[in-house]
Amino acid sequence: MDIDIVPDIDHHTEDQDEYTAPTHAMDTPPHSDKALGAGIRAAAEATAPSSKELLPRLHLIDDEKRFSDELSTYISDKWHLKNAGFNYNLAAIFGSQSTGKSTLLNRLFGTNFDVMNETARMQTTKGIWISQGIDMKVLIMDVEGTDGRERGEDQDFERKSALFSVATSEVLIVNMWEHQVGLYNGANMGLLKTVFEVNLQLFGGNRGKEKTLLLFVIRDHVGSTPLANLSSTLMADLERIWIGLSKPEGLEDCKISDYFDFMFTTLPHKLLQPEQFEIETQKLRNRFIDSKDPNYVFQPQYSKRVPADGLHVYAGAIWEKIMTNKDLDLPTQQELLAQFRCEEIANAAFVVFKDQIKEFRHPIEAGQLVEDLGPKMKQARDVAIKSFDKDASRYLPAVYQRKRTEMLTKANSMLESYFVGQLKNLHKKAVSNFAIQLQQALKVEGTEFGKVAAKTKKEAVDFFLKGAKAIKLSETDWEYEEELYQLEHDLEELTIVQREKELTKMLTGLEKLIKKELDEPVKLALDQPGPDMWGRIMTIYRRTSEDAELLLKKKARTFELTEEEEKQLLLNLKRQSWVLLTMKVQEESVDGLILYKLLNRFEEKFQRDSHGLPRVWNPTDDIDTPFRNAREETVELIPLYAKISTLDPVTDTHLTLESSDDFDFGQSLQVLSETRQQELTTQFKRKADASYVEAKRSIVATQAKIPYWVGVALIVLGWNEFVTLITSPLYLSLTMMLGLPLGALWYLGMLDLVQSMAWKAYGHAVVMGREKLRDVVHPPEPVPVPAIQQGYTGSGRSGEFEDQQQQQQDRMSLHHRQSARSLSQGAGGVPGRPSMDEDRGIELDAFENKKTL
Ligand SMILES: Nc1nc2c(ncn2[C@@H]2O[C@H](COP(=O)(O)OP(=O)(O)OP(=O)(O)O)[C@@H](O)[C@H]2O)c(=O)[nH]1
Repeated sequence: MDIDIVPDIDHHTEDQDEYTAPTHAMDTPPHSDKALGAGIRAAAEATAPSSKELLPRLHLIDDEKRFSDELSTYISDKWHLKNAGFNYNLAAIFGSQSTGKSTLLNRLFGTNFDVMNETARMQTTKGIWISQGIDMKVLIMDVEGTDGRERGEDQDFERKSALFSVATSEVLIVNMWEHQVGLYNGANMGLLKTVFEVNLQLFGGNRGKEKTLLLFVIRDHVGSTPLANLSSTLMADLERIWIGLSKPEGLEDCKISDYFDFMFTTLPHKLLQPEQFEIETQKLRNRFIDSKDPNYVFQPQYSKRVPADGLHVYAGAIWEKIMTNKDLDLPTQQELLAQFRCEEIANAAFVVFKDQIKEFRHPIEAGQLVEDLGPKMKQARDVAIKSFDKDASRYLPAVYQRKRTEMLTKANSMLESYFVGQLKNLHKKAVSNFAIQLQQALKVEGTEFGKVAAKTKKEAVDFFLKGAKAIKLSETDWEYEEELYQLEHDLEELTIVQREKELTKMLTGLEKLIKKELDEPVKLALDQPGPDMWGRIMTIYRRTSEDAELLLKKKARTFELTEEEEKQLLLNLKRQSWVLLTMKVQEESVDGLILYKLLNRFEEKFQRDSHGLPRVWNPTDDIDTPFRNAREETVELIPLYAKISTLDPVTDTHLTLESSDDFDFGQSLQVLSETRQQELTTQFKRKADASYVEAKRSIVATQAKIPYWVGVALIVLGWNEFVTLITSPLYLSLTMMLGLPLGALWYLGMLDLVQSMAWKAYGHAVVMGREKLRDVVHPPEPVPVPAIQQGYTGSGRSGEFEDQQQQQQDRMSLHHRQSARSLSQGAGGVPGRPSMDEDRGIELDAFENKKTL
């Protein structure tokens, strides 16, 4: 935003009233032009208020800084502004003591503020007075002069009263002598700086919305320096102090023009140029009363929008706020000096300090632990404080101590980020140490989890605590308890996760053990069916399960499980053992295997005698009865296999387990369904019948043997031929050539093989001969008939028919194997173990082949 000074200055430059007045005064001094002087005085007296009219004025803030409670009464009763609403204005004057402020106000507004007796040069205005301008709705505050002899170094009131004037007035007249322009303290720049600063802090939120006009009135202007130069000097000073302000957060970039507009004017010397003085004051007065005046000061943008009847509350609240503000309590120059120097010394010390600590930043941000961070931080801080102490301790002790504390706090807060970063890295390192050490400890056989976890956790916490204590500096309120709590929590969670893993590992091991313990005995029991079969299996299960429970209890102690957790684990283990048992039973009960077991049992009964030796059936033997007995006995075993009986003969109790959502104990007892039992019975009977037929055939084969007498007859009748054979070298050699290989084949048991090969060769030769013969007798048909049809049409080609028969048998055998396999899978065969079923199928085939042979 542009500073209003620019148009004002421009305007003033052109306005000869402003700039030519002193020049005119010097060109034509008033005392030399008596006629003009008299005329001017007359005009001034005509417009100036009568000194006899004493306007009521109020001591708004007394010299003890008490706010008057009569403002409301004055507004309504004395000044009759109660119903004025916003239709009134408020101005104040500010400046050094005895610079003619009251004189000026009385001239401008017809007020009757006290004016100093010219011979006394004593302070006249104490505190703040307020009065109404004559015949105008303007309230004017006459403020105690600054830099007063009476208050000495106590600048408290002047700061507060100046701030009060800035905050409440629409127009603040800054009164000064011309020779004060360009001086820092003389022109009240130090004071203005403080006022601006605190004004920003307290009321900076109204940026751009509410402005105050600062009207600089330069007194005793002799004219040697033009107003334009004076105003530039003042503006430059103001801009400079504005830049140097410590601005509140969010207002760092605010400009002076966001809060103030500026106007500059001069007044001639009152005593040396009385007429000119009167004329100029009247002109100045016009700016306050005539809204048409181009320099009219009460522009709407300066209004504080406080209705007249609420002014006492508003002004009272502002004064209250100012009084409670600590930033204004800056009493002496000594303090200011101390503050300034201490600040400088602290800043210089901080440059070195920052340089020393910046090396920690990178490693900490990268997650590394900085070695000896605590001592290093302490050393950097001590160096900075020592350097500050050396130079700053010479200044006002209170300020020095306060600044020292501030510096320490600032240094600590900068170091705190490293403290926090190092804590985080310590936390991470402690967690990773814990994880690695626990893993390594658990690799050792027989490690007790609970003990190892507690020990490792303690080590991790100790590591963290040692590191945290080492970086906690004295004279700080840094804490690591929160991080420690978080670390303990993280370690606890890690322990739980690791314990779960170890428990699962332990349980998997136990399951393997149980499976190993159950597999062989259960298989054996199932291979030897009988009424006590399930009893034996239950006893095996109970013992295995009890052993596993004992083992689990022993292991559970090392995990420091709660009673409830241990109970749940035992229950799960019992169930798991049962599931493993039923799986084994199901595995052994797939179609092929169960049939194999039944046939084994049947063979034992039917094909072996009471001594367990294989039976050779004689024609006189009764085959039917043993066959019937064996078959019935075996068929009775099928219902036995069908359902698990839970009676344990040792304890004479039925085993039972509690069912749950994913475990049905009753259902788990069922091994074979009704349908499967019937299918098994049919399959078994078919196989048993085949065995029976085989037995019958073996008797016929025995009966078909050559009788002994045929041998005797052969010897008797062939004796001559035998003698001829051995006596003739030709015959003998021929006999030996044929006889010896035949003897060898007989000895090696390969005679049958050679015989069957010979027969096959013979058969092929016959077939080929017949085909050749047929080709000769009947030439080939033009359209060939498929071989398979030829086979079924019964063309008499016995070789092909035999081949087709063989193929048919192969297909049936394959189909049988496939259906056996699919049934075994359908009946709950163990998934993922088809190879075993296939093995069993092959075994069964082998068994079948053996029977056929
Ligand atoms: N040289 C000079 N003296 C003036 C002028 N105006 C007033 N005085 C004299 O300066 C003296 C102080 O005048 P005041 O009006 O009491 O000054 P003030 O600034 O109100 O004084 P305090 O209220 O005590 O701060 C009086 O003797 C006035 O006559 C002026 O324009 N030039």
